[in-house]
Amino acid sequence: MMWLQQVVLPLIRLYMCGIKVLLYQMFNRSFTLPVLPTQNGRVAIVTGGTRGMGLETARRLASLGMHVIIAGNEREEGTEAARKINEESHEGRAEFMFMDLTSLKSVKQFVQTFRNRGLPLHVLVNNAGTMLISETQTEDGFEFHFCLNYLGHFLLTNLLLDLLKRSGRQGCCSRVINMSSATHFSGVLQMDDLNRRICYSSHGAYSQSKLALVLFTYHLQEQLTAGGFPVTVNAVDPGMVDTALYDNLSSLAKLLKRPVAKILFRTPAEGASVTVYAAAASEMEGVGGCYLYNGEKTQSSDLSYDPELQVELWKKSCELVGLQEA
Ligand SMILES: NC(=O)c1ccc[n+]([C@@H]2O[C@H](COP(=O)([O-])OP(=O)(O)OC[C@H]3O[C@@H](n4cnc5c(N)ncnc54)[C@H](O)[C@@H]3O)[C@@H](O)[C@H]2O)c1
Repeated sequence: MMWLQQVVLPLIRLYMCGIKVLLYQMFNRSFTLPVLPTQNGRVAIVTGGTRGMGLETARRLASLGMHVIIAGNEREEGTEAARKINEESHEGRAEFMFMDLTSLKSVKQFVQTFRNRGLPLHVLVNNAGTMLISETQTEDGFEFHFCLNYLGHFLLTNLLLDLLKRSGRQGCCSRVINMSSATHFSGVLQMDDLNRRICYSSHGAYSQSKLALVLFTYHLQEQLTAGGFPVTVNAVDPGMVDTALYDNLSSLAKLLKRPVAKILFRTPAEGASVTVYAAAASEMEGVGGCYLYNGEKTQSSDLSYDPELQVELWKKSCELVGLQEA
């Protein structure tokens, strides 16, 4: 019975979400970015900016004049990504800095190195992620999806929050963008077993991590608004995008996915456009606490608006990463 509830149902729910998104993409084009203001002198960090949507986000932000730090755990890919962006972009620039989001120590080291440089921070894009990994624990003992997709970003954001607050001002807020997904609609937060030790499902673990990002987004925005800080936080949903994220599908699913992806999936540049919109559009100035899909503010799952769940997750996350609650 537990196996049915915690393994089979999450799988069915996740695939149902995928089908819904594909139907939408069949009849709707990807939204077109408006003209974006130049971002000269502004600094951004894009996690997982070495490939896929992260790379496209970094590329676009640099083309607007930003100094972009690509933060990731793949040195060669990251250095090459930065080199290519610098070759193309005459306005901004990109560089790679190492950070492994599955290691709390690595996240802390990254923040320390970044701080030592004395740079401001105007945009933080929490983009890195993975999907459908078989049961694996991180070096700190966390479930892999939970740590890489959510908890590592929770720690990173909190450690950079004072810098984001200082770098923003009223009328020109700093911005945090959390990369969620339609799969969060199928997500369930197992508060007493966030690491999914009792009954593991990679589908359930992925959806949980994406729901956690939305809950985190809303609660953080509430705190920032209450404190009057010039920082906004939004969650974005890129739709289904043809990237290496699907590399962990089973062989059969990969075979079926290939022709569908060719016709119905968005390109990485299209998928990244919602992130770039949240990071740089004038229309998004001072706007936070939204779930953005195809360039529009839309409703996220009912569960994601539950204030008690938001607080509970926040407290638990602080405990897990060893942060004092604000
Ligand atoms: N592709 C889609 O259809 C889709 C849909 C919804 C949401 N998303 C989300 O978009 C984000 C980007 O994914 P993508 O589709 O571009 O896939 P991708 O595999 O191309 O990119 C993932 C990025 O995360 C980085 N990364 C992986 N492990 C890391 C670690 N331990 N530390 C630091 N960085 C790490 C990778 O190096 C890579 O740069 C993910 O959060 C994903 O969940 C993707």
